[in-house]
Formats: sequence, structure tokens, C-alpha cells
Amino acid sequence: MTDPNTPVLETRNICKSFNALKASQDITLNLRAGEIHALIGPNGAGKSTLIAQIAGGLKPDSGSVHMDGRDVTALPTAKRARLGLGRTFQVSALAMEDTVLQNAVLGALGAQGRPFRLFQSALNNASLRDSAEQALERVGLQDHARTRTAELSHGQRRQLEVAVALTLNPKAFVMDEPMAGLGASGSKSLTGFLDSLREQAPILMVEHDMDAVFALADRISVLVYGQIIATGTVAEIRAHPEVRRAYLGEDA
Ligand SMILES: Nc1ncnc2c1ncn2[C@@H]1O[C@H](COP(=O)(O)OP(=O)(O)OP(=O)(O)O)[C@@H](O)[C@H]1O
Repeated sequence: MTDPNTPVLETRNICKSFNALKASQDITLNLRAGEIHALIGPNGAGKSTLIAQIAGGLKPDSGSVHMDGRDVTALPTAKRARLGLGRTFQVSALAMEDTVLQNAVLGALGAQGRPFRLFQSALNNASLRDSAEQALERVGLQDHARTRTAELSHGQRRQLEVAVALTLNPKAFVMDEPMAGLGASGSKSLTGFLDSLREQAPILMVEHDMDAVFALADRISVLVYGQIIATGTVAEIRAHPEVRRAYLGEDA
């Protein structure tokens, strides 16, 4: 059995350069069971680059990525997903013309690693439908199962993305700007929902919306010029002089 103190997700000394540009400089961070860990930093700081290395789309020059203590650095994105890494994206990956249920079934199908040509029969497959319907219920979209995805509000689409990720039974979520494009009421309701999700699977979240970050995060890591300059609780980060100078734009 995995030691309960082993982080669910971890990067150890990750380095990544694009020619002379050091986009990730010796980044060590972890995600613990039950927490929301927010990754913040100015534009171009290297947040997406780091997330891509965690999810498997980009290979670090050195350093390693671990899930439940297992080194997954050499594994491609799909394998990490099957091991329980649930992702939601800055730009929606949903099929807009399909119904909500179809998108969720497609997610469940992907979770089983089956080829997409089986999609039609997948819709009639009871276990895939069950898992899709359960995920929709978990995010509160069960009454919209037959709605065309394009007709959902932005906030509901985010919830559907989480439902799709939930069909994998994720052990950890990696979310890229979940609040992007949501108005004040949309981000408030998504904040409430994510708050309730952390017990199911911890969340590593890149987010620019500081209200959401301060409301949700158990810990915050601040990335500036490819380096983590601080990791701590909301109170610690708010009080951190270097963070205030470098990121929050305040006089320390
Ligand atoms: N494939 C690439 N080739 C070359 N340079 C890249 C590549 N991907 C990212 N970069 C550079 O690496 C740096 C970090 O970019 P990254 O997108 O990770 O930052 P970010 O913190 O996610 O920014 P934002 O908040 O604007 O999304 C930037 O200077 C960017 O131009």
C-alpha cells in the first residue's frame, strides 16, 4: 500500500529550456491528498510549461515526475491519464455539437483506452453510460444529459469537463485556469463546486483569478521566471515580501 504521506503528485528538480530560455528551473513541488494547490505567476512565468511536463505532453530536460511515488517521467499523457491524472484545459476539449451525455461517454470510453470508432456502440454500452451518468450527477448536470454541449453556459461546460475527467476515477486533477472566461457568478459557483471536489481528488490548479485562488487554495506556489520563489498557505503568500514585489505588484 502507498504510504499516506507520499504525495499524490510530485515534481523533483524539473528543468526545461527552450534554447537560451530557462522555462523551468529546478522545480520541486507536490500535491498532497485532500488539498488544492494553486500555481500562480505572471504571464510567461512557465506555468503551462510545468503543467505540460506533469501531464506528459512535454519532456523535462532533467528531473522527474511522480504519481503516488511512482516515477512516470517516461510515460506518455494517455498512460498518466489511465494511472489517474485527470485534466481540464484552458481551451475546452469538449465536442460542442455532441450532447452532454455523449461527451461524458466519450470520456468514459477514453478512460478504458478503447478506440474512438467504437463510439456509437459505446453509447449503448451500459457500464460506460452508468459511469458517464454518475459523473454528470456528481457535477450536477444530470438534467442536461441530452442538451447539446454548445448550449451550456461557460460554467456548465467547466463542470462537464470535470465530469469527463471524473469518468477516469482520477487520483489527482490538474486544471489549467478553470475560472477563465467565467463571469463573477460563474466563478463563484465553480469555486463552490471545486471546494467540494478536493476530498475526492486533490487539485493542482493554474489560476489567474486571485479571488478564487485565495478562496480555494490550501497552498499556493508562486512561479516567476521559471523558478518557484515561494510555497505556502494563503496567509504566508499574502505576507511574503518577495511575492508582493514580484507578483502582486505591491510595495513590500
Ligand atoms: N514550445 C516553446 N518553444 C519556445 N518557447 C516556449 C515554448 N513554450 C513556452 N515557451 C516560452 O517559455 C516561457 C514560459 O511560457 P509558459 O507558457 O509556460 O508561461 P505561462 O506562465 O503559462 O504564461 P501564461 O500565464 O501567459 O499562460 C515563455 O517565455 C514562453 O514564450
